[in-house]
Amino acid sequence: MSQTIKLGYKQLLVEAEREIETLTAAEAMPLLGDDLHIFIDIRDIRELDQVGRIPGAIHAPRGMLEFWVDPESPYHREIFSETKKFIFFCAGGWRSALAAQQLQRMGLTPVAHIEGGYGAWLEAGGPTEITDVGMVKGGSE
Ligand SMILES: O=S(=O)([O-])[S-]
Repeated sequence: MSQTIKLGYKQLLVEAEREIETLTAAEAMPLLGDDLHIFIDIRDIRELDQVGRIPGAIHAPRGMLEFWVDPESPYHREIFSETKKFIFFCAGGWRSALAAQQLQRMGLTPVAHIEGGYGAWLEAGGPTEITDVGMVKGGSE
């Protein structure tokens, strides 16, 4: 017997996109390195190692986000208490849309995500780097 999924990923994404701010890679690019913005890379660490990262982006794995954001969580990370705009991205823009929506619901503000994610960033000619695990400042390693 198969499962009956009542709320599919497409609907989840439509609803998320309605609620959150979406930036194109080109719109996000000038914000990189700006003191008022933090880029948060929510991909799995293996993805970063395989295809590179955005320099200066903080790595925060999708599975830990809610716990890193909530100051009452034992896993809270100070970076998420900063009064900056949090710009989330993943590989293709799906995980980041759902994550940004969820974190916005929790009260994190302002948040945005990059449409098309790291793939769109690469296509737009955004700066990238390949580094060893452990090189990301303030991230999960
Ligand atoms: O990174 S993703 O958009 O493929 S979930």
